[in-house]
Amino acid sequence: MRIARVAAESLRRFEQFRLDPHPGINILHGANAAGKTSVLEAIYLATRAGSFRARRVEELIREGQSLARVQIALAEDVSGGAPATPWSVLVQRGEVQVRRLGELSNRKELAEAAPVALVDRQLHRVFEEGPVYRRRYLDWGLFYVEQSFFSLWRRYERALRQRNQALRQRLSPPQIAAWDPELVVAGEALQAIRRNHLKVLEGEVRLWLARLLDTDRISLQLVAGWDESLDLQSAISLGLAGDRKMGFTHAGPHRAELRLRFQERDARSFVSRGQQKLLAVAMILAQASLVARVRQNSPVILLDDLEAELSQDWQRRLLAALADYPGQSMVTSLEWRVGLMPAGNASTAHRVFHVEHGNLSATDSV
Ligand SMILES: Nc1ncnc2c1ncn2[C@@H]1O[C@H](COP(=O)(O)OP(=O)(O)OP(=O)(O)O)[C@@H](O)[C@H]1O
Repeated sequence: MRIARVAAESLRRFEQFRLDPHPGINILHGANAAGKTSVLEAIYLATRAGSFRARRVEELIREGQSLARVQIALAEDVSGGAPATPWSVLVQRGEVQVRRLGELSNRKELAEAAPVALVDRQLHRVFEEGPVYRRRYLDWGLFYVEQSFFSLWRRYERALRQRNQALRQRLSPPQIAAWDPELVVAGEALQAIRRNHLKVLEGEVRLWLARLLDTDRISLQLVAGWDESLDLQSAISLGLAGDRKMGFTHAGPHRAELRLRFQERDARSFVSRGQQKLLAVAMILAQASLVARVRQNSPVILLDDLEAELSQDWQRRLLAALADYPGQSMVTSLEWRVGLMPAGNASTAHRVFHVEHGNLSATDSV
């Protein structure tokens, strides 16, 4: 997928802006508080119908206005194909409305048409905080590469919600166990597709990491959310007393963990901030490359704050990796230097935009 155009109105500090991005790398540079991250937020809003930094999506509406709107034209990877499809997302009165070709649509259809992967300033969470961030990372790719994932996940979540409700209402054991078959079928299937995906993903992460950090010593291991010497039904049955006491279901893929080991050590405590950033980029590019291969639709990479935590040498490595990636990327930069872009290669064609006081202008193109 390629973003052919973005137009936003009343978003953060922008009255309006229009962006005609390059199919390769796009640099959005400007001073502090110029509005660079807000441009990424606009693209994120237009493709995910949400925000990655606002707690409430209404925070995106420009002060003094009642609505914010982003229009985006999505084209095929290779230009010259079908005409771009217009989508729009409107934020108004606490609601988010998605439209495709002017007709009402929804978040899921938008997400399917517009795969976008984000490396934001909170990337350390994937390494340092709870398993939910790592599961989210894993499942993002599964949503695109494994057709059954979304419906399985919906089935599983529904059964889990019902079972937890039965536990909280202190219903009898048979009434609680009535949800087990559905939970077990969907839960075992989810675990199996996560495991299969991870096998391929791990190899792909190693390839990207070798380019970015000159090492492929990383392992990604899926730890099931239950005692793996048991099948899920046995684990759930054995855990019933504890579940009744606590009022929720302990065993299942909703408790799975993705264990990351870098150079044979726990990535949580043995990775520098700069390494974390390149590791996160390798992990994202790996997922995006697999999605691109399976769907013939390359995700767009959004990367906030090129310079943070990275020396110029490592910034160059990051840009060289983005140049190798077949899809489009949008990168914000506080202190852009032309010399950072890998030179002399057609694939490093890029466009530079300057963001200043809520204005956006194209400054350069290669
Ligand atoms: N809803 C809003 N209405 C008007 N202005 C807003 C709104 N939300 C944020 N701003 C302003 O937008 C600016 C922040 O923009 P943004 O975070 O995109 O900048 P940035 O270029 O990424 O900055 P930095 O490099 O410092 O992180 C701030 O000046 C902030 O006051």
